[in-house]
Amino acid sequence: MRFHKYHALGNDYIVMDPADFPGWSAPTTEQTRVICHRNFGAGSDGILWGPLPTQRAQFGLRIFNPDGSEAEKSGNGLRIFSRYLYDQKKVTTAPFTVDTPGGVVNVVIAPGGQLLTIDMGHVSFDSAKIPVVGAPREVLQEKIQILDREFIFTAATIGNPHCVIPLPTVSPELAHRYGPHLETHANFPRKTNVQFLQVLDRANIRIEIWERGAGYTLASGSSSSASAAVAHKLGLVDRKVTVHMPGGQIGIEIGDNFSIRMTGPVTRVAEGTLHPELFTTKV
Ligand SMILES: N[C@@H](CCC[C@H](N)C(=O)O)C(=O)O
Repeated sequence: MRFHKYHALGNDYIVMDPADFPGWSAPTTEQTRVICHRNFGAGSDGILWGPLPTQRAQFGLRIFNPDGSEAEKSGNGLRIFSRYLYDQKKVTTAPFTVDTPGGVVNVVIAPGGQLLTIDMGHVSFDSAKIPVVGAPREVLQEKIQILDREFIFTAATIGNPHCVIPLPTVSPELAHRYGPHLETHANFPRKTNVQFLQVLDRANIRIEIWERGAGYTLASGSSSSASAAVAHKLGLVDRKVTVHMPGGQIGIEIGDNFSIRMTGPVTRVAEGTLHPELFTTKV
């Protein structure tokens, strides 16, 4: 049961190749929770289960959050999975495609594998696609009361849901205090990722992130994509945006119809073996 660990700006993932896990159809919720646990397991912000067979692309991928929930898409996860394929010599620097539950993406790896560019798909603000409860609409600058504060949010999807809250200044404390309540708010039938957004100028934004099923993370590719798209939708930034996060920066280019091209790094961390004894612990 070999695993491969990478991080993308401190948002770390464990790659589990089904070829190394005979008899497994996918990690169960219990297995995912203990593998990802920072004390009782190998520790990570999620599991990347692939490559899987697919008719829609060259490689299939499933993405699991540390709480065991499955995500439709992960920007950092896609860069890490693509780097794994490169390290395993299953791909080169020629473009290739990866199929996720949130859609098919196109990947280009720079020589050496440390920098990758991914066409993430199109961002939508459509309540039915995100989803957000209420009448069909674009969810732009709506009010929401969380604990002692009323926030103005814009919701978006790039395959997975996002709630973006622009503020004059943002902080990790904001994400920790209000993120969990926004993540599980009844507005969002499939829960949501949360970003507190500070616009630095028309080419730079800062976000603090609370992820669905993962909590506070140092970086997020889908959050970067959604936040940059929301800032552009609201007229606050141009089409080329650097997203600044505690773990580092991701480059976002916004095309027609809010298509998103994301460029960012991946760092190789470790390879190892999961021991069966790991699964005797319940977390
Ligand atoms: N960190 C990822 C997002 C992972 C999925 C997210 N937690 C969700 O449940 O949608 C990224 O880099 O996009």
